[in-house]
Amino acid sequence: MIVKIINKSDNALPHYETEASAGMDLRAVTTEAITLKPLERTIVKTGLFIELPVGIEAQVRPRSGLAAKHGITVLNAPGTIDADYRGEIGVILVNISNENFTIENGERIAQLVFARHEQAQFEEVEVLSETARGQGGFGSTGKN
Ligand SMILES: O=c1ccn([C@H]2C[C@H](O)[C@@H](COP(=O)(O)OP(=O)(O)OP(=O)(O)O)O2)c(=O)[nH]1
Repeated sequence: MIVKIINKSDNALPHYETEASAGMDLRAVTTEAITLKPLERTIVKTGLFIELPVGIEAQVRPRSGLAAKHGITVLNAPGTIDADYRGEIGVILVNISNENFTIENGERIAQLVFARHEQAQFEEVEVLSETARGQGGFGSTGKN
């Protein structure tokens, strides 16, 4: 799949680190280091602008290392990049640790995963089909 991209950052284009990686790392673009206090959030720029084929979305997902080691995650994970979006990709990072965390320019902050999606048309009805689950949800099948 070809995705058009404008790269206004000083970083190389995002790329897959290994042969079968699902995600490409996104790097922060910032003139000065950003320090996130506990529970603080910010939108980090990437300098990247993409044009996705219709029917493809890009998901902005956390990096597990940042989450596990520092409590840094993508607040709206997975962030959705729509195929008709032409703005800069931003990453909403939040610090859910008890310590400050500093993001340097060029640091890998999140990853981008491309996915196919459907658009649905609603068919409004009065009754839905019966199933074994019925209206059970939110833990209705037990704890374990
Ligand atoms: O993590 C994200 C999420 C979204 N976007 C951009 C691309 C996306 O196509 C657009 C709108 O995102 P979304 O639909 O999630 O935002 P909204 O809050 O519903 O805003 P809008 O009213 O602009 O749709 O913002 C990002 O750059 N990063």
